[in-house]
Order: sequence, then C-alpha cells, then structure tokens
Amino acid sequence: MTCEAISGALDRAEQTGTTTQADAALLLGARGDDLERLLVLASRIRDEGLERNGRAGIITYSKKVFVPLTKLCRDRCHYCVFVETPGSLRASGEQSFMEPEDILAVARAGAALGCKEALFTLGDRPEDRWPSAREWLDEHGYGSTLEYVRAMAVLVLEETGLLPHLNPGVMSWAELQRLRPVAPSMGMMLETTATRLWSEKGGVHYGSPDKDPALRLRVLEDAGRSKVPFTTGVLLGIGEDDADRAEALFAIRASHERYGHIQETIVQNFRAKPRTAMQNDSDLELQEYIAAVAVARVVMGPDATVQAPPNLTDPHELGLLVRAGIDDWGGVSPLTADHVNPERPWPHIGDLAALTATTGFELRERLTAHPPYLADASTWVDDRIRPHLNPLVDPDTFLAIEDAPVVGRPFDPRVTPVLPTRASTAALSPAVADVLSRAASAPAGLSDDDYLLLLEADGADLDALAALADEVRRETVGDDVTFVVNRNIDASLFSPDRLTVEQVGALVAEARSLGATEICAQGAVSGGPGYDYLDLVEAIRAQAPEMHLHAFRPPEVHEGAARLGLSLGEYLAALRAAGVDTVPGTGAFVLDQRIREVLGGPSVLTVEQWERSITTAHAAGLRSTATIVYGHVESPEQQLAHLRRLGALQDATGGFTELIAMPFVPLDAPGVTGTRGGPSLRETRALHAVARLVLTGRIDNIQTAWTKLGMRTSQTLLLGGANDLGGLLLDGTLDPEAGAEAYRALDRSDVARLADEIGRPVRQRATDYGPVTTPSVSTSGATAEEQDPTTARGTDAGREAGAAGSAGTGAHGGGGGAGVDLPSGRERTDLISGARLP
Ligand SMILES: O=c1nc2n(C[C@H](O)[C@H](O)[C@H](O)CO)c3cc(O)ccc3cc-2c(=O)[nH]1
Ligand SMILES: C[C@H]1O[C@@H](n2cnc3c(N)ncnc32)[C@H](O)[C@@H]1O
Ligand code: MET
Ligand code: SF4
Repeated sequence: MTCEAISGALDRAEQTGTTTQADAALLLGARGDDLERLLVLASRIRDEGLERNGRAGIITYSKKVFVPLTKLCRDRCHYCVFVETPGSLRASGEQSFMEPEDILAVARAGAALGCKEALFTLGDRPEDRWPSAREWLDEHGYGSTLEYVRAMAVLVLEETGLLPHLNPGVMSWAELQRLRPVAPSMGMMLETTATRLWSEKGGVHYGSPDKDPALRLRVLEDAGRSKVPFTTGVLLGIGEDDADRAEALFAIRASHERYGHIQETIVQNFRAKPRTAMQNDSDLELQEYIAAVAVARVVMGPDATVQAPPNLTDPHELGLLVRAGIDDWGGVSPLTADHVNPERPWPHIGDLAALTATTGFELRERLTAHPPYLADASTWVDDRIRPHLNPLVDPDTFLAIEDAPVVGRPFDPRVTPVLPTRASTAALSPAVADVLSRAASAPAGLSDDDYLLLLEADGADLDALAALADEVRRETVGDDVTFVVNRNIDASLFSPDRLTVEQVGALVAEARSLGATEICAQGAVSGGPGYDYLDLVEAIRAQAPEMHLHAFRPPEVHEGAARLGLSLGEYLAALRAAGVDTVPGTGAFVLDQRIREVLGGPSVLTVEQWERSITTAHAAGLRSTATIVYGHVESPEQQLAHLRRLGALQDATGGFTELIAMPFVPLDAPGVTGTRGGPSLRETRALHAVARLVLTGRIDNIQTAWTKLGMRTSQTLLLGGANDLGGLLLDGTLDPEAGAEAYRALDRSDVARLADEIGRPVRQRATDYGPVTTPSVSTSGATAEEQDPTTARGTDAGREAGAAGSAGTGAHGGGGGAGVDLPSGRERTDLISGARLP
C-alpha cells in the first residue's frame, strides 16, 4: 500500500464526504498523519449528522443487564469463550438454559439499578446439536430455543418492564415475525463477509453453520423487510483482510439502503481468550482498530450510529474511539459481566460519562431502539410492545427518560378472534381457554392431550382456536395469501398414443408463455421405450430450462428407480441432474401402517418406504411438500402423530416447503369402504389450526387444498391458520383430457376477490415461496399481473385422489363430506380472450 494511494483516497473522501469500497479498503491502512486526517474526517461526518439529527454533542449508551439464556450452541467459533458444552456445564453445575426465575432475578436487580434493557445473547440453536438442550426444551414445553427466548422476553416485560434486545444469532423469517412483537430491537453481528473463514478448514468459522456470510446477510435482509430496528456490525481481527473489512461494511450499508433498518453498526475488536482456539492469536492492534472505526463512520455516513464497546479498549484510549467517529457505546451494565468478553469489565457509568465529557461530548442514556426508530414507531415498533416502551421514551429526544420507573405491565396476548363468528373468552370452555393461553406463548410446545382437546374443538372454542392459529400464521409468514402459477401435466398419460413428447413440449411452451413458473408432473408413467420418467423430465426441460419442475410422487419414484435397477438415492440424483427441482410429498395419507392398509391397495408404499423416499429426496437436494389426507378412518391421535412425524422429519432434513392438508373425498376413492365419508367443516378447521400450531417453527406454510375444499372453505381456512392457495394451474387451449383435474379452474381475478373478501393481500410466489424471479413471458404481450383471466388449478392437492391416490381416475365432481363445499366444474376459458371454449 503506497502512501499516495491512501492520501488519494483521503482526498476523495474529504471532498465527497463518503467513499467507495475500493477506497475504503485503502483507508483501512491509514496510519500516522493519514490516520489523523481520517479521524478528523470521521469526526466531521459524525458531528454533521448529530447536528442534523438534533443531538449535537451527545454520545449515547444503553443501561442494560446481560441475559445469557443458554451457552450451548451448535456453532464453534474459534474466538468464542462464551460457548459451553453439556460436559463443561455439568462440571460447573449449570443447567442447559437459564431458568425463568434466574432470568427474572437478573432483570429485577437491573431494574432496581435503573437499567432499561435486557440483552438476550445466547448460543445458536443448541437443540440441533445437543440432546440435553432438546430435552430441556421438551421438559419445559418449548419447541425451540427461540420460542423460549420469546416466552422469556414476555416474562421480563410483564414482570420487570425491562425492554428486551434480542441477539440470539441467526433467525428465520418466521422467527423474526414471532419475536418482533416482544422486543423493540434485535441484532446479530454480521462478523465478516469472508466466506473462506467459514468454508475452509482452519478458518475461525469452519464448522459453524450459522456463520455462513450468505446466511447472515439473509438475516439482515429479512430483518429489514420485517421492519425490525437492527443492530449489526463487524468483528475485526479474525483472519479477514482490509478488502474483506471494506466489503462487510459495504454489505451492511447496502442492506440499510434497501430497508433503513440498521440502527447501529458495531465495530468490535477481537480479544484473545484463554481456552479458545484463538487463545494464542494477538488482539487487534489499536491503530488498525481505530482506522476501521473511522472508515465505518465514513462508509455508513452522518446519519448512522457507529458503536464501539467501551470495555474492549483500555480506558485511556477511549478518546481515540470518539475521535474516530463513534456516537454510541452500546450496552453498558452496572450489574452483569459482558459474558462474551468476561475478562473485560464494563467501565462504571459515572467514569464513562466523565471520560466522554473530556472528549467534549455528553453521555446520555438511550433505549434499545434508537431515536429515529422510536420517532417513527408506527413503522418500526409492533403495537404490542409500545405500551412497555412509551413510559420510558423522552417524547422530545426519543432517548431514555433516565429516572423513569421501570415496571412490568401485562403483555397483550392478542388472541382476538377474527372469524365471522366472534368468540368471547367467556364463552370458551375453561379447558380450551387454558390450552389456548399456553399455546399463545408456545404454539408448538403443547402436550398431546392439549392438541387432542383442540382437534375436538367446536363452536366458540373452535373460533378461538382458529383465531390463535390465524395470529400465529400472521406472525410466521405475514398476511399475504400466496399462490404459484403452474401447469399440471398428468404423467400417467405420457405415452406415444396419449401424450407425446411433442405434446408435452407444446403444453410446457404454452404454460411458459402464459406466465407459469412451475410445471407439476404427477402420475405413474407406463415406461415404454422413450417414455419413462426421465424422458418426461427431458421433454419438459427441453422446452423450458428455467421453469421450476415439481415432479413425481414417492410411489412413482420407487417405481422409476426399480425399473432402472437404481437405488432411491441414485435415482433421485438422476432425476435432479435431469432437471427435477422439487418433489411432491403426496401419497403420505396418514403415516400409520394400519391406516395405509385399510385405504390403499398393494401399490401404496409402506410408512417406511414413503419416509425413506422423502428423506432421500431431501438429502439429494430436492425439497418437497408435506401432506396429510384426513377424514377417513384415522383418529385424532393418529392425525396428531402424523403432524408430529412430519415435524420430526422436518427437523431432520429441513426439506419440506409446506403442509397440504387434504380432505378425504369418498368419490375419488370408489373402492374404499368403511370410512367416515370425509371430514366435516368443523374437523377441517380444527385440523388446519392445530397443524399451524404444531408445526410452528418447522413448516411455515400451510396450503389450503382449494380443489378439494372449495372457495368458501378455503377462505375460512385462510382465516384459521392457512396462508397459501397452492398452484393455480393454467388450463390452456392445448390441455388434453388431463385426468382428475380437468375443467377445474381458478383465475387471477377469483384469487384477488377471494383474498379481498377476507381483507388480505395476494402475492404470486415461486415454488419455494420466494419472489417470482423469472419475468413471465406472454404470447399476448401482457405481463403475468395483467393477464386476466388466467385459468388455474391446484398442484399436489389436485393430484392427490381421495385415498389410494391413483392418478387420473377422473372421478371428480361430487360433494365432499359435510361442510366441505367442492367447487363446481367450470367451463374452460380461453386464457387470452377470456372467452368460453366449446
Ligand atoms: O455486552 C455486549 N453487548 C453486545 N451487544 C449489545 C449492545 O452492546 C447493545 O446492548 C445493543 O446494541 C442494544 O442497544 C450486541 C448486540 C447486538 O445486537 C449484536 C452484537 C452485540 C455484541 C455485544 C457484546 O459482545 N457484548
Ligand atoms: C456477541 C458478539 O461478540 C463477538 N465476540 C465473540 N467472541 C469475541 C471475542 N473473543 N472478542 C471480541 N468479540 C467477540 C461476536 O461478534 C459475537 O457476535
Ligand atoms: N451466538 C450468537 C452469534 O454468534 C450470539 C452472539 S455470540 C454469544 O451471533
Ligand atoms: S460466537 Fe455465538 S455462534 Fe459462535 S460459538 Fe459463540 S455463541 Fe456460538
């Protein structure tokens, strides 16, 4: 690095007040006079921002207690001394998790000292690695560590009034939604964007799944989209170089530019700890650190908050951090240690105030969420947390009212029924009311008896159950009613005389031109020469390389593999290589051997075969749907066991995208006798709601099988736990007599109306529930959004015939069980003109 290069970068930064990523990497090398210039620039930028934001001359901190909820972790960061193993905990006589009483003791003591923040910092998802963590959670009735975090945040709010700041590591989208109402702010250090430190043996993040930079950047994005005031930052001195540092800072800036949610960028210096893999590494050098803090200020700009922890730099050097442009010291505790850096005590707050004063600044207490976010609380703060926050916020500055009493207040459980029939709590049976109140804080943590009670709920109890499921749905995936635009191809027709390779190509080309993003192919192919499963994949792929291909149920996969003499794993890998993207998880019915024997003929896979097929698919990188067919001979116990089984499979593989609950339709299963003839509406509602609760944190999307349930029932279910309408398969002009689903159609205007009637937005999704990325093409030149009417039909649900699941029986058209309004057959409509076809 030449001095000219650095002073050139300084010149440019001084002139523009900002910098580029390449210049930032240069500026990180500034030392001596260059560093002096950089500090002056960083101070100037910070001071301009403070002035503009009405807080000139103020440096903030948050008075907090540290709650190390669990020190078990599935990661193994080489610098971390916080993390413990079950063995080390046993040796020191500690539990896997802090008990609620211990958490409250810390929080109460903090409140008595005027603290207003409870910082929950903990290991990532320890239950995935340590059976003892799983057991502790099971015994205490929590489905996951993050469910326990949520419950403890509520407990702390109610009992002490401290405001939770959650720093639990990587959070899923669903977890962010679940946690947002219980904390005004959250955070997760990006640490670094240097992937090699994670992917290469010897790197500090090797073997730590949660430290994949791509994953952490995803969390940053999700937090932004969820409007969570978010603290993040970089950890310096762990093997990254200046280019990496600049890249990480620019990644944070880019995410903030998209969503405006980065309330604070922490520039944290690595400190070597005994008993860690990095114990012999040296601490980050001071000049290098100071330069990085200043560069962070220049990169993040005048309106950002840049934080450096005051306990990781020696007291007599803290003035340098102020000169480097910080405006915040982060959380400081008068009570608890910094458990991440236990050897580095916090300065006394009085000393920190005095020291800050010598740099010309006044130290002021802020809350966990920074002033700009509290000033726009309707955007950034969930209304359930506001009653806890408001008494502590100074209405002029949005900083803390330092001497405000910190007292607990009840947390709004929000079990407000939203269904047409409103249930008053008084009308609930006491047992159901009790179960629901526990379900509100731990939906996935109830006992079998609890869920069985809910599966039998009726009347006001059922309405309240549905309302809670609706709330959990909203917190998990938001309000959008989603659907995918696709076309079903009945694979059982694939043969030289019924549906040729050319016809398949034409169907696919047409589907693509009409805006489909997915082709769904199910049904047993005959397997003649050139007409096997892989040939069908090839025929589809040849037409549409970009289209998502969702194809072949477990029985078909078994058959296809046997035909070629391949193992399931080999065959699924071949399907994937040929172009299959996901597989339908249909043909599951209820995963109970006796039930399958009653319902199915000889072609029905055993429980073991079905599970192996799905888990092998997941292992091969093919995700799948998960399904249940209910309302035949199964008991509520068996329904629940099935849902739990799907949840356990999901824990093992993470491969399910959604659950589709399909009512048994007797007319589709002519050979099956002795059933209860399909489910009632009551049973349908209870099952969907219970599925939403049981699968919280595991399977986030619950699809309503509209082809079997009809529109009115689907609306009811979308208000009672479900969030997705499934596939709207294009019914184009080339459609052959496509078996069971022929002439069943929904179009976009139907979907829009359906959602509008229940007050919800609609969103077209990709198969994996992400945004639709490939722009839809249309022969008419209209975009997918404009195309209307687009006739459409269901995906997996459409193909799952009543019980035995034989594809293409064509035996549709009658009513289902009581209360299940099947859609009436619809005439085919021309996709472009909307005109009825003959
Ligand atoms: O006491 C600590 N507080 C840490 N905090 C808390 C921080 O000091 C403040 O308390 C919060 O920013 C809330 O105001 C973090 C918060 C995050 O969101 C992300 C990372 C950290 C890291 C630490 C830390 O190492 N030690
Ligand atoms: C809570 C945050 O603390 C940081 N962290 C973890 N271990 C150390 C260490 N030895 N030195 C400095 N910071 C550390 C990480 O950035 C983590 O995300
Ligand atoms: N485990 C989390 C993370 O590394 C929380 C901080 S480390 C104790 O992000
Ligand atoms: S830094 Fe966080 S993720 Fe890494 S081992 Fe420590 S607790 Fe686990």
